[in-house]
Amino acid sequence: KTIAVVGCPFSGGQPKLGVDKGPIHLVEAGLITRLEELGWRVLFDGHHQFEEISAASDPPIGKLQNPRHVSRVCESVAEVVGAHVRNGQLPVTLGGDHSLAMGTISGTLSSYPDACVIWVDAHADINTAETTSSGNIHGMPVSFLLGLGEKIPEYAWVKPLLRPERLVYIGLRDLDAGEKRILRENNIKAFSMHEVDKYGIGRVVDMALDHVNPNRDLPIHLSFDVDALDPSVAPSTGTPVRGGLTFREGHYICEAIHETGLLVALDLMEVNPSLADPESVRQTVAVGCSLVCSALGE
Ligand SMILES: N[C@@]1(C(=O)O)CN(C[C@@H]2CCCCN2)C[C@@H]1CCC[B-](O)(O)O
Ligand SMILES: [Mn+2]
Ligand SMILES: [Mn+2]
Ligand SMILES: [Mn+2]
Repeated sequence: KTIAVVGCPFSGGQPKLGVDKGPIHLVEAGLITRLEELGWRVLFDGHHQFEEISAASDPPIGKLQNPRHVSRVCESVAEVVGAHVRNGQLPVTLGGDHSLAMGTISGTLSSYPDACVIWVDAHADINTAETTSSGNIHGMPVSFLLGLGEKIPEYAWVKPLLRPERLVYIGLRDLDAGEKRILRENNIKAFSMHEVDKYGIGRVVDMALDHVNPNRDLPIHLSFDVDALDPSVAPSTGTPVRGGLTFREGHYICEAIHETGLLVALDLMEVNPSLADPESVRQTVAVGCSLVCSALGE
């Protein structure tokens, strides 16, 4: 099978500079060669160039920051990912901030409407325009995918194709009050770090799959935010939170998902190579590459 690496140098979903350089660092660390060594055919048509729009022409909508830029970029990512999926390829999207998942998961669901989403993250990224306090859209993609909250004209292209019962979280440990309420109200399954400690990562992944993919017959979209890992493992990321997944727990999730044979799309998000010393950046990039390779059979 063929992998399509989609480099998305984009940072508009959050305020810290540098996360747009994540893709180039991951590719330059040798990701593509490693994937080829696993036996994959790898397509990489270069990092996507997203046309900038000036801040002046993209004023906040309510609290939302860079709303038009984020929308346009995510819409084009949805088209790119959707096309790769339709061509029978496995899109591996390299971020870039996690707002991009609005595009990647829209792309996957457009071709695999029954796909389930495994969201590995310290955060739920499910704020609506009403519940967000930061206005950073990387904290909101899931709410758009579920069709929650007030409709925003600029985001009319995001169809509510994701169903709550097809979404499961692993690694949560930093949620806003509004997000906790949204998870409860929508009966969304979440395995926080408390459950990881309580049951162990093996049981957690089994239970997560039992919830969203009980017969192991649905395509899987894995959206992995490196801040799900403990900051000691992946320090160079925009919103680090103590008490995260170990190196092995992160890799176990990816290995177990590979073992299902059901992975159809993967996101590796929020590597920001400008937020730590060179050794910590190298470490974060290396972990990101390693996670991608584990999800693809390493
Ligand atoms: N919920 C958040 C939002 O901004 O909406 C608030 N949070 C930061 C905040 C710092 C102070 C203590 C409470 N948490 C980041 C998160 C978005 C993370 C996006 B991701 O893609 O990195 O997961
Ligand atoms: Mn995230
Ligand atoms: Mn996060
Ligand atoms: Mn993050």
